[in-house]
Amino acid sequence: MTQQNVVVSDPKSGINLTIPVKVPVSNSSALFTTAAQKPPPGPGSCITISRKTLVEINGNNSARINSWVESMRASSPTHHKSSPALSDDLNSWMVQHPSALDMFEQIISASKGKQIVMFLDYDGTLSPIVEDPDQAFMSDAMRATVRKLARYFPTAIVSGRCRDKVYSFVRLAELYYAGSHGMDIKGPSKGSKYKKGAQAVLFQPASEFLPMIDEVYKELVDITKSTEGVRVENNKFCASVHFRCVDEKKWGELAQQVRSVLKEYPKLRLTQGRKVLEIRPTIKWDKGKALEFLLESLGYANCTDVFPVYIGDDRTDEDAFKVLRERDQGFGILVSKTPKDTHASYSLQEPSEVMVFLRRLVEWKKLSLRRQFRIRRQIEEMKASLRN
Ligand SMILES: O=P(O)(O)OC[C@H]1O[C@H](O[C@H]2O[C@H](CO)[C@@H](O)[C@H](O)[C@H]2O)[C@H](O)[C@@H](O)[C@@H]1O
Repeated sequence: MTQQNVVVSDPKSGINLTIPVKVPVSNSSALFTTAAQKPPPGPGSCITISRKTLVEINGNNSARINSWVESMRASSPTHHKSSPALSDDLNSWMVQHPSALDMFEQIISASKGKQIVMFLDYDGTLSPIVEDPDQAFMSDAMRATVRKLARYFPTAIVSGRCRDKVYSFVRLAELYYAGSHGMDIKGPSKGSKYKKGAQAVLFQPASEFLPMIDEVYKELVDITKSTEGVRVENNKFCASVHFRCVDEKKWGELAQQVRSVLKEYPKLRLTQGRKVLEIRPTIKWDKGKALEFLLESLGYANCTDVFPVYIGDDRTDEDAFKVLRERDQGFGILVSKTPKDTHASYSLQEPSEVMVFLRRLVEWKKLSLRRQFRIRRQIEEMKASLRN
């Protein structure tokens, strides 16, 4: 057991009471199953939940909710004004995860003789994070860049969103799409020069969960309707509960609501993204598995001459970064302005830097193709002059 301070807020008086309670030390980090998960807080940390919620939950459950809230906080760092200590942290993190722009030449030379395959997360990578998930549009400039990228490299969008939704934002039919955290994969519907003539790729490893997710989505909408600012999104094979616009004082209450639904569904699990709780099937499938599946579909299953590059900003992208580390192939790039635990090798600060990086890749490829073409022509000319 450990002692935890719980702040009970009385909605009528607005008074907060701090109550020390004994709670079991739970292995609650397992609730959030991505790689970069931090352990639950130690004794003495505080959370705020309403009196009603406190009465409803038992000791074990309260420890669990505490750790959910702490995890929600950990995934939503407050951006303080820069201080010398913070910039020291950032500098030492940047030594471990240098900017992919600064390391461009090294990256290119590591890919020499190999086929680069591009994997791009959507939210926070191709489009900036905004309050309303329905308004997370990518710019025309970004779309044009991704279109050019796909002319030179097989390119996939790997997103937590449902595939149709992310397609409606990206609108490029020549790409591969892996929606619902990789649980809904579809090949290009037009114009890809990769895997010509191959059967269309369509892979949905969690299809049996479709009715369950639909049911849970409806329950989540219903149970959270009294909590201001919550947004529940149906991502087909998973559901997202957004708390970006929920007052932090209500996070405990929201965690309790989500928990009360989830506990009735042992076949579902919870992961976490940027100010979002994600409910998904317990199957062993994630963005990392989707990456491997796509490499296989492209014919690079056991190849050493492939160089996958995965760019993402979220905890759920860590599964893919980890796969690349384990395969010792290509590398991951984390999009982040702040230091984070990550399996990625390099970093970029924001989507605008992602665009610059992608453009440089396109320019480099164009130049190297032109160079190859010139050399081939010179060889042909030399051969012809020798014959004459
Ligand atoms: O894998 P991704 O493509 O990064 O998708 C992850 C989640 O992205 C979306 O939520 C995030 O972006 C929203 C719009 O900027 C933002 O409001 C929210 O706070 C972020 O978590 C999307 O709405 C979710 O369904 C995805 O799971």
